[in-house]
Amino acid sequence: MIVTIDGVAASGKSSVASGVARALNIPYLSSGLLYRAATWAALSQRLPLTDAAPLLSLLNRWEADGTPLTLRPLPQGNEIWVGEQNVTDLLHTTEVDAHVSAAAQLPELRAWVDAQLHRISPPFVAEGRDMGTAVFPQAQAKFYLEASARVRAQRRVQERPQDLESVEAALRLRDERDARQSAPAPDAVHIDTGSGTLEQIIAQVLSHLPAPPTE
Ligand SMILES: Nc1ncnc2c1ncn2[C@@H]1O[C@H](COP(=O)(O)OP(=O)(O)O)[C@@H](O)[C@H]1O
Ligand SMILES: Nc1ccn([C@@H]2O[C@H](COP(=O)(O)OP(=O)(O)O)[C@@H](O)[C@H]2O)c(=O)n1
Repeated sequence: MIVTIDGVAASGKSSVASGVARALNIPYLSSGLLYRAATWAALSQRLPLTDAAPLLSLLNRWEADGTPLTLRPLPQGNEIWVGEQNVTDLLHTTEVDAHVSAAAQLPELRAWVDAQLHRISPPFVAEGRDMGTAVFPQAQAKFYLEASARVRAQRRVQERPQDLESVEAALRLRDERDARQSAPAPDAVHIDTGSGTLEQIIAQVLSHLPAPPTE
C-alpha cells in the first residue's frame, strides 16, 4: 500500500505522515529532504542551481565513489546520509529554504529524486508536493494538506524563532515558486490542518484508510 500526503510548506506534511506511518507500522518517505539535500550539496560545493549538470555529476560521483547521498526512512524520522555522514541537521536552514525551490525546478534533479523514491518498496507513506500526482499516481490513498500562510508561519516560528511577518512572506514566496509541482491530485482528500490539533488531523487521515489487518 502507498499513501501520499502532499501540501505546501509547513502545512503539516512531515508530522502527519510520521503519525500516520507510525499508526500503520510502516515507514514514511520525506521527498522534501532529498530536494533539501541536493540543494545543500550544491551550495556546499558552490555549484550553480540554474544548471542541473554540475549537481547531477556531483551526486553521481558520490555514488560511484561509494559515498552516495541516500534517504534513510527510519522509524524515528527520515535521515539523509552522504556515505557515513549524517547530514540531516544541515538541511532545515534559511539558506536551504531560500535556494531549494530553484533546485526543484530542474527537471533532471526531479528525475533523480523520483528515482531515489522509486527504489523503495511499499508499503509506505510518501510526503511532499507531487507524491500523489507525478511520483506515485497509483497510490491507494491520497491526501492534500492545507493551512493559511499565517497559521503555517506561526508554526515555523515555533520551530525557528524569527520575525513572523518575514517568515510568512518567505512561505508565500516559496509557495509561488513551488506552484508548478504543488497541484493536488484530483483524487486527493483535502484537509485543512488549521482546523484541528496534529493528533486530530492524523486521526482524520487514518479514518479514510482501511483498518490494518487484525493480528
Ligand atoms: N494540525 C497541527 N496543529 C498544530 N501544529 C501542527 C499541526 N500540524 C503540524 N504542526 C506543527 O507545525 C510544524 C510544521 O509541520 P511539518 O510537519 O514540519 O510541516 P511540513 O512538513 O508540511 O513542512 C511542526 O512543528 C508541527 O509539529
Ligand atoms: N515532492 C517535493 C518535495 C519538495 N519539493 C521542493 O523541496 C522544498 C522543500 O520541501 P520540504 O517538504 O522539505 O519543505 P517544507 O514544506 O517542509 O518546508 C519545497 O519547497 C520544494 O521546492 C518539491 O519540489 N517536490
